[in-house]
Order: sequence, then structure tokens, then C-alpha cells
Amino acid sequence: MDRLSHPWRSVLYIPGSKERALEKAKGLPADAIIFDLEDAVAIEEKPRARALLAETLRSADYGQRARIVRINGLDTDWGRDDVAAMVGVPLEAILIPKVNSAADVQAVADLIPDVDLWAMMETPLGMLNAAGIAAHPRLVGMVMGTNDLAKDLGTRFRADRLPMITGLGLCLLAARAHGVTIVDGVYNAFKDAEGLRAECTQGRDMGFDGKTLIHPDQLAVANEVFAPSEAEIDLARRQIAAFDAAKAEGQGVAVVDGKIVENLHIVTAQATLAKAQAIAALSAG
Ligand SMILES: CC(C)(COP(=O)(O)OP(=O)(O)OC[C@H]1O[C@@H](n2cnc3c(N)ncnc32)[C@H](O)[C@@H]1OP(=O)(O)O)[C@@H](O)C(=O)NCCC(=O)NCCSC(=O)C[C@H](O)C(=O)O
Ligand SMILES: [Mg+2]
Repeated sequence: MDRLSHPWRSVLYIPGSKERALEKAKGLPADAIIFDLEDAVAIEEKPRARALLAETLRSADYGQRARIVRINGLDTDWGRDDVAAMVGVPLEAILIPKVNSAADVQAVADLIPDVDLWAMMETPLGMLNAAGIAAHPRLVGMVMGTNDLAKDLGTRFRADRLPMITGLGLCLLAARAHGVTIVDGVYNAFKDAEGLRAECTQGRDMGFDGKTLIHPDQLAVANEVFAPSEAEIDLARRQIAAFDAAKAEGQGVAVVDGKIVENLHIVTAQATLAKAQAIAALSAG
């Protein structure tokens, strides 16, 4: 499945050093996995995690789950070796942490050809340069890093994420302007399903494609919230049918449930049905 039709509802981080989690993930209902070599791996574990991950990705079957590897930054002792270890390894993308500008994307692009690149959006400079980062020709995905962003901004964690909204919005605008996939940041309280649901709903309403997760228990909520609901699928079908009927009568506008339906609403309705189909195909596969 290509990136544009692939669902990105649930994107699960797995520390690259944890064999048990790497094994468990082969059977988890995640749309994508971020195999982490950065913050989830202790300094003394970095070389072992890198070798373990390269070997695991060469030999293991993760089915249709997209495989993304988060490397350490090139300004660290491990970043270049991480990239070198991933050359020729079967994966969908490399995720670059703490991207401040398009030059940070280019620096990794120079080291590894033919691999899609994703950017962690988690610094104040990254927010301000989001449009330039999204426009980089090798960049196809963005991941919000709301923990690092909160740290750098000095914000408090609030349920409504008000201090984050400007950054989230800037990155969403940049991603949509350049056809880049974008997933929301993690919800740290991994035992709080209600809080996770509220934050997923906020992210979905804003327009994110999905949410990054840290624990398997978070998968079901993200998969549900970021999928079209039965009501949305039913409405999409009725909008398309009503618009086709209106067109056949020479009209450019239909009315469904007391609301107008124009060509642009049909684009959204078709996207809703396409996403539902892609999710069904992923679940079946
Ligand atoms: C948070 C955890 C440390 C909790 O781990 P643990 O105590 O082992 O949880 P459980 O005992 O409940 O685990 C039950 C089973 O599930 C497996 N497991 C746990 N987590 C994962 C996972 N992420 N992927 C796959 N499998 C997982 C356990 O192995 C148990 O399996 P089994 O024994 O076979 O039943 C832990 O969940 C964890 O380490 N999570 C990932 C943390 C992480 O990756 N952090 C970095 C990314 S977040 C970030 O950096 C954001 C960004 O950069 C920012 O700035 O915001
Ligand atoms: Mg981070």
C-alpha cells in the first residue's frame, strides 16, 4: 500500500533495544511502527539497539505495518552510524529528530539515497520553518514531538493543549500545503484511556492523520477515533448519491440532512470512503 492510501491512525513507538516489544509488535494492530534509536534507548544501549534493529528488520515480518526508524540526530555521537546501519535495510522511512530546518533534512538525504524521510517537529525553530521543511523533496511525513516542544517552550501540560495549538496548527498547514502525512504527538499517561480519547479526538478534529503512541493499550482508541465512523461513512454515501442525482438533473448543488452538498464536499466524501476501504484492506491483510 502506498503512503497516500496507507492509514496512519496508530503509529506505535518501540524502543529499538527491547527484544520483547520488537517481537510483540508483529501481532499488534498498529498502522505503523516507529522503531526508536533516539530518546527511548539509553546511551549505553545505543550500539546494541542499532545492530539489533538492523538485524530484526532484515529478518522479521511486520506485515503491512509501515516501518519507520527514528535515528539519533546527526549532531550526536550516534546519528551517522544509525543512518549507515539502515542502508539496504527494508523500511518505509527514516525519521529525523529535532528538525530545525530543511537543511537538517538535506543532511540526512545526503547520507542515504532512495529512502523516504520523515521529520520530528518538536523545536520552536522547527515550528517557524515548518513550511520549508515540508517542502523538501525527500520529506513525506511529519511527527509532532509535543514533549520536546513543551520543554523548549516552557509550557505546562494542559488537557486542551492551548499552548501547543499554534505549533500544531503551523505544522498541519505546512504538511497539507505540501502533501505530507502528519501524525500527532504522544499522550504520556498511557493508562488513561479517557484522556487519550479526548486528545485523539482533538487531533482528529484538527486534521491529523493519526497519533503516535507509546503502549499497545493505546492502539484501540487511536484506531477507532482516526477511522471514519459508521455515521460518517453513511453520510458520505448519501452525499455522493444525492449529488449524482442533482447533477443528472442539471443542478450543481444537493441538500442532505438540511445542509448543502457541493463538489468540494464530494471530494471529502470520497476521501472518507477511500480511507474506510484502506482500513478494511489493512485489517484483512
Ligand atoms: C511505557 C513503557 C516503559 C511501559 O512498559 P512496560 O512496563 O513493559 O508495560 P507493560 O508491562 O504494560 O507491557 C505489556 C506488554 O506490552 C509490551 N510493550 C510495552 N510497550 C510496548 C511498545 N511500545 N511496543 C510494543 N510492545 C510494547 C511489553 O513488552 C509487554 O509485552 P509482554 O511481556 O510480551 O506481554 C513502554 O510501553 C515503553 O517503553 N514504551 C515506549 C516508550 C518510547 O518509545 N518512548 C519514546 C517515544 S516518545 C517520544 O520520544 C516523543 C517525542 O520525541 C516527543 O518529544 O514528544
Ligand atoms: Mg522528542
